[in-house]
Amino acid sequence: MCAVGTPGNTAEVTGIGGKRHSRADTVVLVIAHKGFWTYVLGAIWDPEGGLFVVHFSPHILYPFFLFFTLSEIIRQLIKIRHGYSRQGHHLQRYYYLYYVSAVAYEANKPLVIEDVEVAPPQAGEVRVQILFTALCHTDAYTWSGKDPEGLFPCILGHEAAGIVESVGEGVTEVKPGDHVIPCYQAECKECKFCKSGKTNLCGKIRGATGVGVMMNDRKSRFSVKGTPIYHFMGTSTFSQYTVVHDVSVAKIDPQAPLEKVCLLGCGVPTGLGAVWNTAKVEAGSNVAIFGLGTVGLAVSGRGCKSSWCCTNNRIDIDTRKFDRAKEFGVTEFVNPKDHEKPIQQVLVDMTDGGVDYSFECIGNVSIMRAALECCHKGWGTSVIVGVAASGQEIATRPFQLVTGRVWKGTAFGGFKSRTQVPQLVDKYMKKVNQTPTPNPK
Ligand SMILES: NC(=O)C1=CN([C@@H]2O[C@H](COP(=O)(O)OP(=O)(O)OC[C@H]3O[C@@H](n4cnc5c(N)ncnc54)[C@H](O)[C@@H]3O)[C@@H](O)[C@H]2O)C=CC1
Ligand SMILES: N[C@@H](CCC(=O)N[C@@H](CSC=O)C(=O)NCC(=O)O)C(=O)O
Repeated sequence: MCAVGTPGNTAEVTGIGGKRHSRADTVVLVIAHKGFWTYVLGAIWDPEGGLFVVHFSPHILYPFFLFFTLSEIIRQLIKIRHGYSRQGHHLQRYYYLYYVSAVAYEANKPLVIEDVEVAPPQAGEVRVQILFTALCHTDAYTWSGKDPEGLFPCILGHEAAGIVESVGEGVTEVKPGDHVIPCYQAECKECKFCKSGKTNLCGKIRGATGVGVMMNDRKSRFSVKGTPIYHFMGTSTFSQYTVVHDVSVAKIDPQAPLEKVCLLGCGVPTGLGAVWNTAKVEAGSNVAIFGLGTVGLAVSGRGCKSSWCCTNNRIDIDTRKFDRAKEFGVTEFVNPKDHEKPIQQVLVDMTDGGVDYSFECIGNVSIMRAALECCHKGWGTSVIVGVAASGQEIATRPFQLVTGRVWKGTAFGGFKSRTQVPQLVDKYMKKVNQTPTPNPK
């Protein structure tokens, strides 16, 4: 029976096997017994400092068993002489970890699953074991090569949840073992943006995350055989381990299911916040939603009387998405290919002069225009959520604005990440706990 060592546990080490890894360190396998259980731990052998235990996740352990022969284990035992276990968390942060990540070497080329060296967190940094990561369209956007900030090779991913593995000097708000959601939109609580109360954008680390490095030394914490791999959005969650700035992690309720709340790292808060914080939609409003991905679905049904989903003939109508959207409260569907008039005119005609609010959740500038122009004269507000490709620009007749329509945009739904992501998790947990469990009969 094998189990992964629980952080903080000590156990008697009864076997050690080793394998030299790509750099100076030797990664060793520690087999330890505690009561009934046999634990298998990863460890780093440092010739000067001794053996320090790190915790491997089960899926990486099993292949390890295949690599370690009995003779290797004995050799390592002789070499090490004094096998011992240690509660290594206070030491862990000095060690490199070798873990599997999906590396985007080039735009539009398949991601490559690689053994990536993940450097220890420096001051103000946190190394996180990513347990669940989702895919947001923005990952695909950068991967496509259309993002002016896109750098290769990089590790994409920014919608995830995990557990803090180690922290660098001066990190006080999280500790190893804490459950966290990495936040691509940081919140330092000190910069002029954070203090303004008018925005959720934070200025502290944006200059570094935009160029794929950490702020301390303007370098990456990821490398493959010595070649640096850029960070992405300050999160890089397509990796078993990542290093983020401490201002980019939200500590959450440890009871929350990480496989679900990882979506609170981007898409869901973006849609909810676009409605609640950016547009401030009143109940009973007419709303048009362009695009029914995670973001569009999160926009839908949030206190709106009716919602309109638009899709054009470039995209086949995905009926699964329509069915899903109905569950989220969308009541009407419009397909531009069924109409000869521009979609904005169709919507204006259908809604007695236009919708109260519209949300562009695609990233297409001509649809952004349609989304503005389908709004009601005098008060209609359109929120741009979608991210458009490099070189793309929005256009409309200024008269559209002169006559009272408002064009807005939102980043992460206007939520202040470290403060409000834990609140969203709590809200979710409250709802889950209030939902009666179905009777098994
Ligand atoms: N502003 C922000 O903070 C954030 C922005 N985004 C952006 O929001 C957009 C949506 O993201 P996701 O929901 O993850 O994307 P997604 O790919 O899951 O969904 C996009 C939806 O738009 C539909 N679509 C595409 N082209 C269309 C067209 N021409 N007409 C009608 N429908 C069309 C697709 O069928 C799909 O259902 C992306 O541009 C993404 O980069 C995402 C997260 C945060
Ligand atoms: N690098 C991109 C910018 C993309 C962008 O606008 N990102 C959004 C979040 S999208 C999440 O999935 C955002 O929050 N922007 C604010 C920011 O500071 O980046 C480009 O240049 O197009």
